[in-house]
Amino acid sequence: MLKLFRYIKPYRGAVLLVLIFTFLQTLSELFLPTLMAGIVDDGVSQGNIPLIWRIGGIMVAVAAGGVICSIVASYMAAKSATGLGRILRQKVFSHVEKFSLQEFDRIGTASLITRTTNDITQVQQVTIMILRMLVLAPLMCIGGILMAVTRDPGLATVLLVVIPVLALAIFLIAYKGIPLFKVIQTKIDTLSRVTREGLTGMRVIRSFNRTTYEESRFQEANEDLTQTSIRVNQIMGAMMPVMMLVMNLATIAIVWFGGDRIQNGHIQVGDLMAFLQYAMMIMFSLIMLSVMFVMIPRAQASAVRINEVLQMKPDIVDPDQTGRAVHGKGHVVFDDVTFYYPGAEEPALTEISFEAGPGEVTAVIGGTGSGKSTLISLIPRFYDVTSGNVKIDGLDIREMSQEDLRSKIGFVPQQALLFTGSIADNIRYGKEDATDEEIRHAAVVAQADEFISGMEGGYEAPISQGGGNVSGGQKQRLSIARALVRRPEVYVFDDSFSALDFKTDAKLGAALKSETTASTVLIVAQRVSTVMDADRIIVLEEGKVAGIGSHAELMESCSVYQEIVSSQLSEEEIA
Ligand SMILES: Nc1ncnc2c1ncn2[C@@H]1O[C@H](COP(=O)(O)OP(=O)(O)OP(=O)(O)O)[C@@H](O)[C@H]1O
Repeated sequence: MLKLFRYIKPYRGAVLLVLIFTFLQTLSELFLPTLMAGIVDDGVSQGNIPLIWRIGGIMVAVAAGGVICSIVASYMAAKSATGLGRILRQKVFSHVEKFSLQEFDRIGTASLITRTTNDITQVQQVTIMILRMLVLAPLMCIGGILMAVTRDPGLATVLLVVIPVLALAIFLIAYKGIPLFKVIQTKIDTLSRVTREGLTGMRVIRSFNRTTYEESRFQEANEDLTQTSIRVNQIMGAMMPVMMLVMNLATIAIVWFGGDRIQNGHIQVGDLMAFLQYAMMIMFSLIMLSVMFVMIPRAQASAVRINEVLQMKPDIVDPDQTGRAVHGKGHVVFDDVTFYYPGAEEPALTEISFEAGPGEVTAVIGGTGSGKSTLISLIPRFYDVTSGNVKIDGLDIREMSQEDLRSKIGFVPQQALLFTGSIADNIRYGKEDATDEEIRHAAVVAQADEFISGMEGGYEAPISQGGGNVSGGQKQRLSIARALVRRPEVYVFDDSFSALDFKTDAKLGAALKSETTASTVLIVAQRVSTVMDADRIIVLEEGKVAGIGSHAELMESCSVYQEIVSSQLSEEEIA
C-alpha cells in the first residue's frame, strides 16, 4: 500500500494539517481528565466555587479547541484520501488503456473493472482511517499510560493485566478474519464477471431460454460472496463485545482497587475519576489500533491488486526513437511473418509474405479459424509479430509511434461497436474535427445515409448502449462510415460486410472504390462475391498462404480457392 501512497503527493499540505490537528486534538483530550480531577479534588470537595468556574471555563475552551481540531483533521483526511482515490482511478484507467489485447486477456475485463472501482474505494477508505488514527491512537495510548501512571502508579498495575488480554483478543480475531478479506475481493471479481456476461449477453440468454440458468449462476456467485462476507462479519462482530467485556471488567477492577486506595488515603476521588478516563482512553486507542490492523490487510489485498495492474508493462510500447517512413503512402508489406498467440503451441500465422499498395484492393479469404482476423490485427499492432516484420511505407511498424501508425489506418472490426451518443458522434469518433458535411459524405458512401435520414432526429438520433437500437447491418455501416471519415492511408475491413444483403454489399463496394482510389484497402471476407474484383486475393489455410493472385489466376492455380468458390456457388444455387 505504501507504493500507492506516493500518489498522495499533491495532497502533502493537507496530510501535514491532518497530522498537526490530530496531534492538537489528542493533547486536548489528554488534558481534560486532569482538569476534571482538579475540579473534583480542589473545587467540589473544598467548596471552592470560583475555582470550579475557572477550571470549568478552561475545560470548555479546551474541549471546544479539541472539537475544532477534530473537524479540521477529519475534513483534511477525507480530502486527501478521496483525492488519492481519484488519482489512482485515473492512473489505473489510463494505464489499462495502453494494454495490448494480451494483457486484457490475462487479467480479464471484469477484474479490471473491480480493481478500478471497488479495490480503489477500499484503499481510499482505509487511507482516511490511517490518516486519522496514525497519530491519534499511539499518542492517546502512550499519553494515557503516562498520565494514568502519574495519577497513581499503584493502580496502574491493573493496566498491566488488561492491556495484554486486550491485545491477545485482537490478535486472535485478526488472525482468523484477515485471510478472508483476500477471498472476498476475488469473489467480487467472479460476481462482476457473471453480472457482466448476464447483462451483455441478454439476447443470447433469452433466445436460448437460459434465463433461469443465468439466474442460478448469478445466485451461486452472489451466495458465495454473501457467505464469505457473513463469515468475516461474524468474526469481526465478535471483536466489539469481547473488547467491551474486557473494558467493563477493567472498569470494575479499577473502581474496586481505587476505592481501597481512596480509603487508605493514597489517592483522592478526582484522581480515581481521571484514572478511569485515562484507562478508557488507553483501551479505546487499542481498539482503534486493532480496527486499523484489521482494515489495513483488507486494503492491502486491494492495493496488491491495484499495483499488479499499475506495474504490468504493456507488451506493445513505442520505440525510444521513431523512424521515418521511406517512401509511399500506405504501402503495406508483410515480410515472412510468423505469429504465435501467447502460450499457443501452434502458430496462428506461418511465414506470410505479401505486399498491398495504395490504389489496390487486397482481399483475404479462407475458412473459419484460418487466421484472417489475426493477420490484419497485426497491422495496427494489436499484437506484435513473433518473427518477420510488417512494414508500412518501408518502415517496420515497431519503429513508429503507435499513434502515428494508427492515424494511418481506418479499422473496421469484425464486430461493429458503437458508443452511447448520437449517430454523428459515433462517426466523428474517426476524426474529431470532422465537419457535418464530411460526416454526411462518409455516411453516404457507407450506404448509411438513407436509414439515418429515416430515423427520428437523423444524424442527431441517439445510439443506445452498445448500439442496441440499430440493426447489425446498420451498425456495420456506421462503423464503416467511422473509418471512412478519417480518410486514412490504409483501410482494414475485417469481415465488415457480413451482415449486409447482397444488394447493399454490391452498392457499398462500388461506392468504396471511388472513395479509396488513393488508399491501400485490405478486406477480410467470407463471401467470394465481395472479393472477386480485388486486385489481389490472399487465400489462407491453417495460418499459411495457400495462394495469392487475382480471382482468375486463383481459379486456375489454387485448389483451396476453387473449393471455396464452388462451395459458395452451390450454396447460393441451393438457396
Ligand atoms: N486471442 C486469442 N488467443 C489465442 N488464440 C487465438 C486468439 N484469437 C484467435 N486465436 C486462434 O487463432 C486462430 C486464427 O483465428 P482468427 O480469428 O484469426 O481466424 P479467422 O480466420 O479470422 O476466423 P473467422 O473467419 O471465424 O473470424 C484460431 O485457431 C483461433 O483459435
